[in-house]
Amino acid sequence: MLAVQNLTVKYHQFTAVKGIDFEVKCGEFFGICGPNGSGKSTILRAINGISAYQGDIWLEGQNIKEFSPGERARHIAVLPQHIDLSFAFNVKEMVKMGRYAHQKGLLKSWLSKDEERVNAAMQLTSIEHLAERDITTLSGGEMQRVFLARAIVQEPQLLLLDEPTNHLDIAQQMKLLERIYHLSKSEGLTIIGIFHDLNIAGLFCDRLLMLKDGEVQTIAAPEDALNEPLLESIYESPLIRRDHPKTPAPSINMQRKVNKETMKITRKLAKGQHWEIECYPPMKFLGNQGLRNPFEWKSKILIGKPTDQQASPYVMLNIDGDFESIKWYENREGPFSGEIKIAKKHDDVQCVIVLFDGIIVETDYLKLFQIISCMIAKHIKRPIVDVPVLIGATIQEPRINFKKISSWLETALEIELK
Ligand SMILES: Nc1ncnc2c1ncn2[C@@H]1O[C@H](COP(=O)(O)OP(=O)(O)OP(=O)(O)O)[C@@H](O)[C@H]1O
Repeated sequence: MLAVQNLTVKYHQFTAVKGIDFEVKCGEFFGICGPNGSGKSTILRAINGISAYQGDIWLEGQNIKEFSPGERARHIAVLPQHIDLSFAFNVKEMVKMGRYAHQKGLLKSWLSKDEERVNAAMQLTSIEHLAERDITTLSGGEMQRVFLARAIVQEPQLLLLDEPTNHLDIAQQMKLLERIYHLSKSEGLTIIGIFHDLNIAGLFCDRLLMLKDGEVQTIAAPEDALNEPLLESIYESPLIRRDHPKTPAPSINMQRKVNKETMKITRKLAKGQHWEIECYPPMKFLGNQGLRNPFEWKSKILIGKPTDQQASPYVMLNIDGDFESIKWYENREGPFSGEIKIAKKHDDVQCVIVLFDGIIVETDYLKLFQIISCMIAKHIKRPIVDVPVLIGATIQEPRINFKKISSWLETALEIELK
């Protein structure tokens, strides 16, 4: 449908887009992602005929350089990133302007077909109730939807979206993109969209072009394009990729850099009954009471007999009685890099501590849960849920954090609580 060949765009001495090639199929939802200034909008401007370029851009086999402005408007519509308003129109008038390229003759007449298109686009973008409003009084999100409606009434073959979800709240983003996606699949509208939100791009786009410094890094389906090493090299920022829990799409998480100076682990004996261990940054824990509780981020571990378990800031290792005869056993069962430590007292399992060096996902916890349950079951006759289990995963600078916390826990249980 669209073929971009050896596209180069220069602004004076600066080359913003460097000889790139790509093709977009009819009805495809094609995303362009990349850092600020990587050349995304420049590519759209070239396709829309606003920026001068070298190379060739073909739309349905026709070189777009040969399009007249009217032809271009009938084939390509744009939702721009910045909307400057010099004149005040009401919303409906603004949307109607999108039909201009379709009106024929010197005295352009407004037909019922034009009215239908405008109404349908206003419905699609949920702006019917704003029809009479002066556009200068709209919020950023409302304005975005008005300009999208204007682009849709153009009935283009190709719709160019420059950050379409800019200014929109989460619900409006999803609504808008579902509608646009539907247009691409039901009516064969081809869409090229620029996205900063990689998760949104991964959810909706059929393929992604990843751009850096005006050069294509990859063009692939989201599951291949959004891979950790590539993203880290493009954005020069740590990112973690997981799978979306319910949809076959990648889910990208931003990762904060940890300042080692702010990592600390302290402990103190509180009320002579239990030990509090504080670790920063927090760890992800499973369980306050045996194997029953869900996952949570905690920075405080309480070892001993807690008094109030409701709304506790601690993750608790609920240990009763004397610790004198506790013995630690290390176990490396299962596909995990962490250690499973079993504390036994008089040959009965007293508690289980599992610490991971690194991030694990909740499904790993569940696998681990099964392994631990089996292990405990081999050693005890009472219900497994009675055995306190502390499962934690350290994040960021994992080795240091893991070793520290692991040794603190051991020391606290073996020596200090005797
Ligand atoms: N008219 C211009 N004159 C000079 N340089 C320009 C012009 N327009 C864009 N540039 C430069 O070209 C580069 C690419 O700009 P472009 O707007 O295409 O980036 P982008 O990837 O869309 O960025 P953003 O994500 O910030 O919108 C940037 O370095 C920008 O400063």
